[in-house]
Amino acid sequence: MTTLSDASFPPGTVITGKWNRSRYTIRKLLGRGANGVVFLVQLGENGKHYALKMGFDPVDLQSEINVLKSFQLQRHHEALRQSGIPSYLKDVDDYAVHGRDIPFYVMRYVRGEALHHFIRRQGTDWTLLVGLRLLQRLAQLHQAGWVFGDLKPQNVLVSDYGYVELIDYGGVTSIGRSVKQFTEWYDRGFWNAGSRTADATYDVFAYALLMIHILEADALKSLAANGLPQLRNVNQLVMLVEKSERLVPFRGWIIDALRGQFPNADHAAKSWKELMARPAQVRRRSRSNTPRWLKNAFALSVILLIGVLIYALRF
Ligand SMILES: Nc1ncnc2c1ncn2[C@@H]1O[C@H](COP(=O)(O)OP(=O)(O)OP(=O)(O)O)[C@@H](O)[C@H]1O
Repeated sequence: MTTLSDASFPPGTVITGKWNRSRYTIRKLLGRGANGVVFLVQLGENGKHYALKMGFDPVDLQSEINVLKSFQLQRHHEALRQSGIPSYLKDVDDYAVHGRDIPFYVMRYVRGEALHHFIRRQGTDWTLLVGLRLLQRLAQLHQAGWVFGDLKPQNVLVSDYGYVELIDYGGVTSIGRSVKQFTEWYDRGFWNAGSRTADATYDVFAYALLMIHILEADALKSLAANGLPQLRNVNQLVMLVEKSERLVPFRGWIIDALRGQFPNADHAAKSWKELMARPAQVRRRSRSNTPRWLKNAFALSVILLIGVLIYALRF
């Protein structure tokens, strides 16, 4: 029997929904995660682009769909409307292939690259602006009564101008319930820093870990890997932050977030904005964005200029 993990869907494959009969043509694979496979598709042959997710486990996929449907019911909520989430889900259906039904849903296609790739490519100067936009996205969710839960760089897509969109709503939990999907590094429970009950500080903690990951990946990796799980604690993270040169501009903010000092992402965003008043420190530590060809051209013109000067002085 064909399962989703071994079925192949080359570009051009047409997925026809068993119930709604909509047709989607696969253009390319966008990504593969623990819960499913996501393809870039076009409605019909040449229609609008969407992202289509097929789930490995129908129950997990259904819980993501339920969250997205709840957003749609809350479409009147100002914060959600601004975030664009209510228009995220387009279609839900099954794909019948080789005698088996594979559940899928179709969502808005978000252009952009994962947060850590974006910062690596564009330089850490962008951390402040992109970070602020991410906190604002989280604040919109919190205002509508939800916690994102599974915050990690792969679930944050950033477009060329630094616009931020959250993807993968599999971990979204209503405030007060238990966070059901998370990733160890960013999880408050993993660091013995608090419960897994969904409250806004859970996301702010994950955001702080995300920043540590982006700017101090190796130190975080070794801290997470070493020592007994029951001995992990916030003080270890605080020490890492205090020792880090790269985290200097964010130091006070991150320590406050780790210690749960911001009641929600809105407060956290306001405090983050204050960091933006001193961006020069960050810039000094960031990688240069000047393209290599421009640097080479500059070096070549300096050499030529020196050559011309020497020539002119000799005659
Ligand atoms: N709406 C979208 N627009 C563009 N790309 C997307 C979209 N949704 C998902 N992707 C891409 O597909 C990848 C996998 O999607 P997703 O994170 O939903 O799968 P998952 O199985 O839940 O993953 P994980 O194991 O991280 O929980 C993402 O990392 C992203 O690159």
